[in-house]
Amino acid sequence: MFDNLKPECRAYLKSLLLEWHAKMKTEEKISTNTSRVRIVVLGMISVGKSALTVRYLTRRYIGEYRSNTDLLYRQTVTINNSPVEVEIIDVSGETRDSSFPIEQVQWADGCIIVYSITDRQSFQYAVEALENLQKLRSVASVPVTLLGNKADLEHLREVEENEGRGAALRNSCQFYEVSVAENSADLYQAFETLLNETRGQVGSKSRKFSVTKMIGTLIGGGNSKGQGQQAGGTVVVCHKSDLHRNRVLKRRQNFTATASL
Ligand SMILES: Nc1nc2c(ncn2[C@@H]2O[C@H](COP(=O)(O)OP(=O)(O)OP(=O)(O)O)[C@@H](O)[C@H]2O)c(=O)[nH]1
Repeated sequence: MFDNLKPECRAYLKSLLLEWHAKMKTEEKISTNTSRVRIVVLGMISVGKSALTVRYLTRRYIGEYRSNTDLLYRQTVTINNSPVEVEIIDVSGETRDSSFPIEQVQWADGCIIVYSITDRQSFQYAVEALENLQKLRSVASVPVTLLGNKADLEHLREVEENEGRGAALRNSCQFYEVSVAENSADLYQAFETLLNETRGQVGSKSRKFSVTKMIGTLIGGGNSKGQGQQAGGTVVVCHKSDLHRNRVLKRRQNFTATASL
């Protein structure tokens, strides 16, 4: 078929094909060796969602972290000796236009609900979020973890540990009390347990396309404005409309999966 081409053109085509083949092989290797999970971190304003996410990904504590927009963090972490590409949406408490961020939750594979043990209102918000999730779980199973943060502020405690534990029990989810400021070991345990549980579920679903790549395309990927590196990972501003498109596609994906059963 290429017989009529000049030798130099043939050589050029061959080099292009070889390059393409090598690229495909690398991508195939990445996609088979690394699983991807998407986590949403929810909670009322100032309960420590950003501090928690940044602490887990970088092992650092950033005391003053003001952000009035949702942020999407993306980083590869190692769980049980295997790489997992984690995407975490830190839902800003400030810009939320409704009490429950449904788009973000439907986008996610797993959910962390945070409250502050020093703020009863934040606990009430967390309980309502758990109940909302429970309703959604009858449609799609999403692993959930409830986290009571700021355990170092014992003298300001408004929510007892057994109240948090009870709410978690009633809603069949994991529960931890942690202090992001004091670097509780339980904080890492909470993430890793959730990631393991979530990874198990994601692995059993068949994904026909990469949501990660889709988000990257929608928000400009690695070169987007407002993006910064975080200890080997990335963080980007995340607009709800980007997630909405994902949600629609995810629903279609679920529909295809159900239809093919
Ligand atoms: N004492 C103490 N303070 C904490 C802890 N975690 C977070 N904080 C503080 O709580 C404040 C709010 O933390 P953020 O991480 O910005 O809270 P957020 O939930 O992301 O807030 P929004 O993005 O505005 O919804 C900051 O001043 C943090 O330093 C903790 O474990 N202990």
